[in-house]
Amino acid sequence: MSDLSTNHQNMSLTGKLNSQSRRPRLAVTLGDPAGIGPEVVLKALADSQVTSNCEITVIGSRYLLNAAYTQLRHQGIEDVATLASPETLSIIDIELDYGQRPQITPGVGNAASGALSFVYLENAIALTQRGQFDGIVTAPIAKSLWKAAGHDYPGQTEVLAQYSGVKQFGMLFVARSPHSGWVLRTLLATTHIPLSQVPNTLTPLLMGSKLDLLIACLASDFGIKKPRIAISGLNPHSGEQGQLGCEEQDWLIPWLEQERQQRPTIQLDGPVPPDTLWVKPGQAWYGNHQQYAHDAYDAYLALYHDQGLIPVKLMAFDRAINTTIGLPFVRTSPDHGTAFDIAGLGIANATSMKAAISLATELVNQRLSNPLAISG
Ligand SMILES: NC(=O)C1=CN([C@@H]2O[C@H](COP(=O)(O)OP(=O)(O)OC[C@H]3O[C@@H](n4cnc5c(N)ncnc54)[C@H](O)[C@@H]3O)[C@@H](O)[C@H]2O)C=CC1
Ligand SMILES: NCC(=O)COP(=O)(O)O
Repeated sequence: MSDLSTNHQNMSLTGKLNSQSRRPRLAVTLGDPAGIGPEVVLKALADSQVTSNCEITVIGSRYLLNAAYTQLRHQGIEDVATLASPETLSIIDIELDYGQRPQITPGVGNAASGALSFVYLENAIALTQRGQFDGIVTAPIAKSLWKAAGHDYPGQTEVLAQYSGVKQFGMLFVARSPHSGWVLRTLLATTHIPLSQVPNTLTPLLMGSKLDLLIACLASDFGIKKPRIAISGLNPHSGEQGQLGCEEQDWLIPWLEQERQQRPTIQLDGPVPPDTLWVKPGQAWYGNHQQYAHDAYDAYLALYHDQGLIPVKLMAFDRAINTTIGLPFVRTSPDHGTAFDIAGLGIANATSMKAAISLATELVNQRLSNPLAISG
């Protein structure tokens, strides 16, 4: 089980202290420049607690960062402790030509902003593959605007995996409770597919591959060698013996039984009815009793996007981190999206972006100190 401490805010998520001689080098992409990416990046990079343990290079457009900075200053954010000045930042400038500039307006995402966000990610991946960075922290992009720009990917995760030549990868959300210090880890078995496709996409093969990734990641990245993992059911009441859905009886229960036999040191509980699955994590997140954390699991395997992300965002929208597991390098991201509705207003909360940079720093340190433990 993860340990607890009263100093929750400053605790590491991996449970390790930095003992490296060099600082992790991170690429931070701007995401969709019409969204809140530039704002949360400038806010996160103003926080010395976030930046002092790593070397950050922003992958974006200097012109757009300057424009965001000026606009946010006009919104009343004048404190240098709240907003980093682009002049102080290391930036790999994906220059805009003059024709592109008027097309990028805060709050108005379009094919042009979508195209830029794709180029930022591509550059971050290429430079990381060339050894310039140890990890990538991505600001949010809009999937529909990637499509409008001609890039047909479900999200950044799939681009990272494809460009890395990785077939087995997973979307893991990590958050430490500011109330109790307990750490919620939720892996999604399926991600950006229509709900109607979920039952046929879920197979024992897919679940086995996600479980492999999760177990490897818990050991190498979080130091949990004998984890307790809860696996969700698909149907109400996990099917109620087949009365409310057949997937549990047909293959989920037999698959889990087989996994238990093959992995005797790992506690695999499930399929837990999807509604009650989140009661104990809720208690561990909000409660201050040690028993709550002991009753909760080290990780949760949710079967589809909203089954996992509704509880994650209810508990931890301001601070959860999306991390891609199975890549040859570290990748983290805030849990929120482009928030076009508030872009440029100066009210975006950068806590999740700060947490994403801090976790990337910890994960790189972990891998630098134990390179053989890297999964993927
Ligand atoms: N990692 C990524 O790249 C992600 C991208 N998205 C993309 O973002 C776009 C918008 O998605 P939505 O579902 O509307 O989710 P969203 O997270 O962008 O916004 C949902 C609500 O939360 C608010 N919000 C989000 N982040 C906030 C912050 N940091 N501070 C204060 N308020 C915040 C927004 O104003 C909005 O009211 C979509 O195109 C989606 O594909 C969504 C989630 C993650
Ligand atoms: N809902 C999570 C999400 O949209 C993350 O997508 P991405 O990191 O793959 O771009």
